[in-house]
Amino acid sequence: MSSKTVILCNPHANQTKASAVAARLQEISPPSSHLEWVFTAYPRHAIELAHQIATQGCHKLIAMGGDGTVHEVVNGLMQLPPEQRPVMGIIPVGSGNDLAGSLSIPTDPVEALKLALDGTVGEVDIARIEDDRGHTEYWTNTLGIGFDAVVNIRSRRIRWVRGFLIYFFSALQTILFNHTPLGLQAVQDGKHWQDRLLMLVLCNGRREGGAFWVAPQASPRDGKLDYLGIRQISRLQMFYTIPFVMQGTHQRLSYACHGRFQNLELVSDHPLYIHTDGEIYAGLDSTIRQIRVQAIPAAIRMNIPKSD
Ligand SMILES: Nc1ncnc2c1ncn2[C@@H]1O[C@H](COP(=O)(O)OP(=O)(O)OP(=O)(O)O)[C@@H](O)[C@H]1O
Repeated sequence: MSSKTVILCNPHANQTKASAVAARLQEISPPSSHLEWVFTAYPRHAIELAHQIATQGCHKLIAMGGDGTVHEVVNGLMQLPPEQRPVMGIIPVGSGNDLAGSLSIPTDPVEALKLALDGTVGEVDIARIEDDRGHTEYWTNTLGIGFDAVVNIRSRRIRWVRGFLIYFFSALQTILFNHTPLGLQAVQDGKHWQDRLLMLVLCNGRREGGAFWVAPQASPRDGKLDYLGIRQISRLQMFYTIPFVMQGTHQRLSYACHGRFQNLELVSDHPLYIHTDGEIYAGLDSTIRQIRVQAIPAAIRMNIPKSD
């Protein structure tokens, strides 16, 4: 068994701020025969690199970046049989870092590095999506459909403002131009339901976008996925709803629906726009109408704080 630890860093995370953090960490933990630094060079590169590093033999693989980086590393590792997957660590240096937050991984990079090197190993669930194109992908934090996904897609085109204003303008555009409920037929762990939803978020973690507590009751270690659905409401009500989702108090809204599952099949009367962990899975040109989502309990071993 290799004793090598690799830190796989996305220097582009958090608008390239991750790069300076990596330089600081490299000073306090210089490369040795046991610790290696590898940097991504382009989007989705971490999938290839994680697969390659684990195939060559590595005891621990630390994902340094945001939720997108964790997503890519997990997709690389899931191509290998469980016994070949190294223990993972996370140094959360992205803008949202939502899975790391749900796992109580410290936000301070030095503390996170210490935990990734020496913390307790725990098993963490992930999830898988399969669609009617025969395409599959693993995800770790949230999968958003409808409003949630369109806001994400639109936010990438907004260049004239920064920070939370990007979300604000993107949500505004989505409410104005994409206020289309999806007629969904679902099979949730063998039980059938149907509904008209403006948004559906499937959750392994509790939070997304750094600020939206979509499933405060969820846990990435309970073997299940949670969901939040928002039924057909007016545009004005949609604005009213956003602060509730930010505070995780949306349970009290009559048009919010929730549940927990291991397997979910969905058929939609409209194309599905989907993000997985904040990465676009199906954009505005999507033709996907059918997906199957499955929780994969304890798929990844990870260094996490003892109490979690
Ligand atoms: N070297 C690179 N150059 C450009 N983009 C990259 C590079 N490496 C990775 N990426 C892309 O950067 C994007 C953002 O990464 P990541 O999600 O880790 O950071 P973030 O968006 O700041 O954080 P969060 O997802 O937690 O909000 C991902 O889509 C990833 O594919």
